Amino acid sequence: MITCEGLVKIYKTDEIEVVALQGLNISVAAGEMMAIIGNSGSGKSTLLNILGGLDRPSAGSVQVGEWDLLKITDEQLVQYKRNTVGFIWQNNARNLISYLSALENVETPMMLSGQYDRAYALQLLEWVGLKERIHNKLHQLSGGEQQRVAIAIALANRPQMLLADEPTGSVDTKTSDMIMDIFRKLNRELGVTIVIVTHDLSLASKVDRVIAIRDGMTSTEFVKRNPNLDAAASDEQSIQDVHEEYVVLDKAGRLQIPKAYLQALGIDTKASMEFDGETIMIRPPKKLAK
Ligand SMILES: Nc1ncnc2c1ncn2[C@@H]1O[C@H](COP(=O)(O)OP(=O)(O)OP(=O)(O)O)[C@@H](O)[C@H]1O
Repeated sequence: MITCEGLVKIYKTDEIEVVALQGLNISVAAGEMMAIIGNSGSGKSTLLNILGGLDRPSAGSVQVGEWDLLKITDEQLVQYKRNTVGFIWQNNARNLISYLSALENVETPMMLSGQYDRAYALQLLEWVGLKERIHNKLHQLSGGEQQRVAIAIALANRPQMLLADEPTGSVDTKTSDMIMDIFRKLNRELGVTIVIVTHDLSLASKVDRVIAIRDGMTSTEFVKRNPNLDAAASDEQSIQDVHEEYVVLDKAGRLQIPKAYLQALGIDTKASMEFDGETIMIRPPKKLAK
């Protein structure tokens, strides 16, 4: 569904250039539900905005379904945003129209794309657990309920892919669990591919795979050991208990070594590497005798 290779995004302002993505590789299969984690400023939102067609990549390749997002025309991009992808933001004011009811909010994107379908709008609101609240105006709903309306809106035009930027960032744990359960249900029953950006590691146990981004590049990948188990990790469990951790290599065989490892070994710009037939060992450079 998604393939990014050597993806680069440079933001240019008058004085400075910021390289937000510096050759990122990522691939997401159709029907997958996965998360992208990373510290603030690591490039998560930049990646999501590119995948959502809200921002253009600077270089590299990014393919979503049949679309090449580097070559796509402005007209095609409108189609893409309308039909292929649904977007959910942390700040749901970006998704919602406050003076309309929940139902009218879901029907609006349908009308704009000429695919009006009231039965489906009602079905979506039922799926997100708001059957009894369809005629309530947005201000009559809680933050968590509004976020669930936002999910129904994002699905209104039957997209193949749902992108969610910190979807549980401003709700409590109970609502956060409920939102993740809704995502899982939609993923299983509608087959929608779901990509969630978060810095909340506790969401990791609820997805099949987690990709960690560091400094605009893919660094580590965590794959769930038992894909059928959605139980939240207990407080004592870390992401490593639920998932198998892998370091990601790009096509040229480059990998990112965590800064903490390098600091612990005092490795700076060079390291010595040995291969004994089974293991690759990376050590601080040998001190040359004077
Ligand atoms: N429009 C912009 N103009 C200039 N620089 C930008 C712009 N948008 C993002 N950046 C920079 O690009 C880098 C990556 O930002 P991005 O928002 O993608 O990170 P993030 O991982 O989503 O962070 P957060 O978790 O804080 O939202 C940061 O250094 C940021 O300052």
